[in-house]
Amino acid sequence: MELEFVKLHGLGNDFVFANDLDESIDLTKDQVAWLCDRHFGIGGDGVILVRPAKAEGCDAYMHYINSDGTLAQMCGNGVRCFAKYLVDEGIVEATGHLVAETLAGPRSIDYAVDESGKLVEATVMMGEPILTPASVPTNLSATATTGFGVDFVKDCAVDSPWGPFVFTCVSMGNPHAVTFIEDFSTLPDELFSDPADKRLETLVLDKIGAFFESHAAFPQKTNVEFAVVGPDAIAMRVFERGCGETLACGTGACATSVAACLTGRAGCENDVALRGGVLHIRWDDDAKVYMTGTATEAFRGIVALPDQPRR
Ligand SMILES: N[C@@H](CCC[C@H](N)C(=O)O)C(=O)O
Repeated sequence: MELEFVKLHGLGNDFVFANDLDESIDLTKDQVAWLCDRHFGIGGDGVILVRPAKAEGCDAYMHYINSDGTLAQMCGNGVRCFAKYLVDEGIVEATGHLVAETLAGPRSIDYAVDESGKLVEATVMMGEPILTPASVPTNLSATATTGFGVDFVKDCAVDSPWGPFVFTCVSMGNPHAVTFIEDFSTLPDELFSDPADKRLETLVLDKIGAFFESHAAFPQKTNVEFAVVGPDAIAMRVFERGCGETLACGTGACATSVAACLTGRAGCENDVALRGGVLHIRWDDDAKVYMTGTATEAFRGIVALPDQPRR
């Protein structure tokens, strides 16, 4: 089978896009893994199929698949790229506004185009953060109540082979566990690529991220954010559920900004600096979170998709 694709990224969080408006594409887990493989396939953190919207008022449905073949409810960088795909491919009229249907619900998007009419930047209404532990979901018990009366998991210690890490849990349609690290010197040497230089950039996320991603405290697994609040921005690295460390995570940036606000570490409007660039996140008075960032096309092509890919 031949698949016509466009590879798009939001701050280096990259996706293989295909037009599935006729709903004819049915990828196996192995085919998704092969498409996302950076050596044997195209390379990406996930695959996004553009399908017809079912919900009223939505322009198209974003079918998001992690590189390990699992579905996710929402993808923040992906949804900006989704808007770019719809606009640049002429699937919607470039009015500056569209609505994406996702498993987490409709997401309305305002966007700007360049002189050739291609989408360059978008602001996405990411919905209200979900904080009630059972809905995140997490088995951890609530340790605090928000100013608007919702019980949530605030700075709750979870044990690991490297000592306890303290998490605040937020769902942006998909689950996130955010840990703010104040003192890297207290963490064991084996967690750093250079133990003489302990900081966020030298933290090795693979083992620790995978440990918490699949921890029993998170029944649907979780995305794990490691963050440091600075004077101008929140620096954050992420280990994503279903794909490992990525250069950026839009829902993770939203969850981190919300967690920083809820725990009194920052205000409710923040720049979040990820490995791949900066996202601007605003938790507004209407209770919704707004995310602004770029969307970029890397390349496009046609690939012969093996029926039974071998890697
Ligand atoms: N990279 C994404 C999130 C993708 C889904 C995530 N891995 C999950 O399984 O929840 C983003 O930009 O939000």
